[in-house]
Amino acid sequence: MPVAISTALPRGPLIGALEEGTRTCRFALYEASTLREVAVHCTQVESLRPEEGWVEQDPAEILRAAQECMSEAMARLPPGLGVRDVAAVGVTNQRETTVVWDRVTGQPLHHALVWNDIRTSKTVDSVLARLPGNDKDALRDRAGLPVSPYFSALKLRWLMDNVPAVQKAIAEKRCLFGTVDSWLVWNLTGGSRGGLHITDVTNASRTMLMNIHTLQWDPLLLKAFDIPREMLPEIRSSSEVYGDIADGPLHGVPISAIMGNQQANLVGERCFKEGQAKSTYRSGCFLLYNTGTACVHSKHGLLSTVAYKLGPDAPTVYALEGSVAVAGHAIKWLKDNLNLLKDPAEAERIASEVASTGDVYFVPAFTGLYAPHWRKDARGILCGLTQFTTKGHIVRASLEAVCYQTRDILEAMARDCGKISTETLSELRVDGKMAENNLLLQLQADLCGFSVVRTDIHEKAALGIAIAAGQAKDIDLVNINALPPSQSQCDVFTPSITPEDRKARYTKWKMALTRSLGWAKPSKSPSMTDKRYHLLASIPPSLFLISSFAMMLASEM
Ligand SMILES: Nc1ncnc2c1ncn2[C@@H]1O[C@H](COP(=O)(O)OP(=O)(O)O)[C@@H](O)[C@H]1O
Ligand SMILES: O=P(O)(O)OC[C@H](O)CO
Repeated sequence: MPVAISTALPRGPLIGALEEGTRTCRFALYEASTLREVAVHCTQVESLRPEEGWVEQDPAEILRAAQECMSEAMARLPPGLGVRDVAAVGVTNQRETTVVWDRVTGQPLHHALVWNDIRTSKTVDSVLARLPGNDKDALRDRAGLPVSPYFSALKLRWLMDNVPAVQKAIAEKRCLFGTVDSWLVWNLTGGSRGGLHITDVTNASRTMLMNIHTLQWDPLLLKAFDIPREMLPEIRSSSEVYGDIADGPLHGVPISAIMGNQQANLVGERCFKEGQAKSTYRSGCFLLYNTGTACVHSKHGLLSTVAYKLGPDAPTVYALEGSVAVAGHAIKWLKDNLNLLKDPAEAERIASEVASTGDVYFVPAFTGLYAPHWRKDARGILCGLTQFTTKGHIVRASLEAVCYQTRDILEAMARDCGKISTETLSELRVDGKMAENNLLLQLQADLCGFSVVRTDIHEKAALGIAIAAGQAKDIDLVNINALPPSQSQCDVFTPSITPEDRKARYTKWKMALTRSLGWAKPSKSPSMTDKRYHLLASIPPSLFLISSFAMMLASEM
């Protein structure tokens, strides 16, 4: 059905959405009654790569970008609208990225370690050495996550082990830790002059320090990583009035929602029902499947994560997530490192010049493999090359790699839930910049065997956080059970290859994937320097959890 796009002059009240992503920061203002975007400003945030596998950002630069976006978007409001019309602001952010700062000076103690930074490989080995059977899934029951460089606890541990300024600030009880939401909200609500040190359940669920069931920092997880409780933020729901913005163009406006960007995207895509799934194609690819109020513990390599908790007394809704580290980033790599493309948008035309990949398979495991494999020893491979291989084949194989990685996740979800399968899932909703590539979405439909629905290339994280902020108690501008109609059009891609062809190609992908494993050598020496940590490390792995429990119980008596 065609969607009626409102052309009426925008009116207050408005809801602001601060969206701090890995590459870009945006601030958008929405008309509360229609959820129509009325003003926006976007800027880029630079990532620094000081060494192979290291990815950092300057927290001061992240804050500056956020402030620029808020000022510029406010300046772009249509005449007659101003700060008095902005009823609330929500904050959504790249997840897992780890910031440490000094509560007294307000200064960062190190650059932020970005979610796809893999310097913590040795830290992972040290932690694994202390878990029963070196099992990366030993903490899953509590955290919902495998031990991996991806999560904040490992990054924080690395900072504590390797950065003297962090060690000193901890000793002096001045060190605060947070994911990017905490860093921004602390600063926006006053910083060292009384800023709120908080996070929400979705972001906390990505730290590997929160108990996925109690939604509190977990004493055993804190002990496993030897992290002091006092440096952690308070965990709050995803939608409630936390406090007011302390200065700047939005001075006095309440902040009433915080969510990780993929969870906010799930809300923006209106995946409120159990069984609904969305996939976002950007540098990485993130597929979230709403499992309702049940926290499904994956036995097949997926993450159990909090999808949302839209109020302190609202039910906790969970999701199973499959995170792929390299999706659109592979196309950027073809452009920047191999000069095969001038622009990512060329990928579609060049890949369309050939009818198939010519049996070429590309596994872009540049930083290891995330879900569902969790193999930090994997590295990228390109296989099946012949003298007839052209750049069209390689570009097409890069697009297919995104589709196969998505299928790997869907297969794992089917095994975990029993409720979806590539046969029973009727459609997958997709968004993100890379989803503008029609060939990619056709290949996705072909290689998974079900319809792919592109709601909009524009991600819905900002819209999702605006919905969460608008529905908070005491804001009461948005009813999630009666949202205004979506303004976006849909494109549907349906499978066009035979099941036999699909099966044969997926089998070949799995062969290629197997060949990418075990390439990077496991590290030998643990990097941790902390004395207490070494003490814990001396506990035999099989005794570690038991003795930790005993220590916990003793300390609670
Ligand atoms: N039309 C396209 N076809 C294939 N890949 C694309 C296309 N447009 C963008 N990409 C890739 O998708 C990624 C997503 O872009 P963007 O959302 O701007 O990045 P990020 O996730 O870094 O914020 C980029 O890495 C880019 O290489
Ligand atoms: O900023 P994005 O879109 O790359 O999202 C990053 C994810 O939140 C990492 O888990």
